[in-house]
Amino acid sequence: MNHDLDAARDETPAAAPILGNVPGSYALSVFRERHPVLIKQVREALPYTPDRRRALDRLLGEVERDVMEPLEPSAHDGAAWAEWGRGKIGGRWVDQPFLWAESYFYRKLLEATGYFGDGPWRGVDPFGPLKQAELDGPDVDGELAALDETAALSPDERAEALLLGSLWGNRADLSHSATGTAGGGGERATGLVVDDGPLLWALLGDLAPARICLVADNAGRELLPDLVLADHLLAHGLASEVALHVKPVPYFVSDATPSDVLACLRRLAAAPGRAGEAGARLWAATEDGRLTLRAHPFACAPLPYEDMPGDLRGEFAAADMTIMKGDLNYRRLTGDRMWPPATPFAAVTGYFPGPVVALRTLKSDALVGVPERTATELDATGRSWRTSGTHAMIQGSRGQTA
Ligand SMILES: O=P(O)(O)OC[C@@]1(O)O[C@H](CO)[C@@H](O)[C@@H]1O
Repeated sequence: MNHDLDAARDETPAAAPILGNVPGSYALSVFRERHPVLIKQVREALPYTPDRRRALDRLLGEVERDVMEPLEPSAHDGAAWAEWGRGKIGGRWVDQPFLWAESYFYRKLLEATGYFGDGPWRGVDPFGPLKQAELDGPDVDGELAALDETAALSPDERAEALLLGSLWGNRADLSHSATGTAGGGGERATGLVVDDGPLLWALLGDLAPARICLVADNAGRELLPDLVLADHLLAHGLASEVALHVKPVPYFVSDATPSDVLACLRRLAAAPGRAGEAGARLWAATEDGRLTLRAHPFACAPLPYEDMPGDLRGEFAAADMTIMKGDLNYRRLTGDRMWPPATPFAAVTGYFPGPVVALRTLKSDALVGVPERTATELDATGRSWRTSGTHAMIQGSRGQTA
């Protein structure tokens, strides 16, 4: 046990959860603006049959009336959602914790498209057309070709470039492109508000060759550089194994599922130059079990990581280190609460069973470990630095290892 960490946790009372009902808040804009746009986008992306279009229209009505209806009685996971949603379902979307209500929205969207039904839409990813267009697009060609430029760098510079590639890859988030924010809004990326990169490399050096859990976020333009980073760790003896955690079902628009990983592996393996070499090594690593794929159901639960089930906790505990990608994983790691920004990351994540490092561009109000002065200065710029994806953080803790 780490007694300093325990003391810090005891001195850090939990902040209130982020809710959607605060006028002018980012969370409110997600319910009022983003969700209706997403439903319409999904409705047009595939030739849905009349029953599915009616179901999508019903969901749009639910979102517009701002009343959360229960899942269909036949839902395979109805009991779990009824339990998680006790006292919530029937109420307004915006009055519930943001994390909870957003997760429920994506669950309901899958229901409306027939993803879990017995009909022909079963297992059809409603975000598949968006993901495919991104993966086939010219931006990906350019980003893969740019890997050749890392040949001219020193080993340390190359490692840093691959880490930053994975970090800033988190700007590419198709849920934000739907409403023209983060990465799609023409805002320039500016900087890191927290840089625990030295801690990350020190941990990797101390633990090598380490068993790493890499908890992925978005498919396509984010997952490709994540895979390239995983290849770097494996190929340079920093990792003996990488367990890549993804979502079991489509979620938050572009979140990676197992089929998205396979699509990215094929894209990499077919690429020329260094990208193709990384692809070939990752292909072999998958075949011989050094790169493994996990899709735990908790990855789509409406809950923070503090509430993770024992088997998943055991997986993180058995790893030497966990790397958490993206904004949603950060929200779940820190409880999606209105912490004062200077609240120490180690205290908030002290429940996590091992060293953990978050790589995230800032796309929501969840924020810890940022000195008060930095937050005040950035607030004074009048820019939406907390939510627009222009800023990023590498934030870590050695966790309960001492
Ligand atoms: O996890 P990611 O892809 O980095 O971000 C997920 C996200 O876009 O979804 C929410 C809005 O729907 C935001 O909280 C967050 O920015």
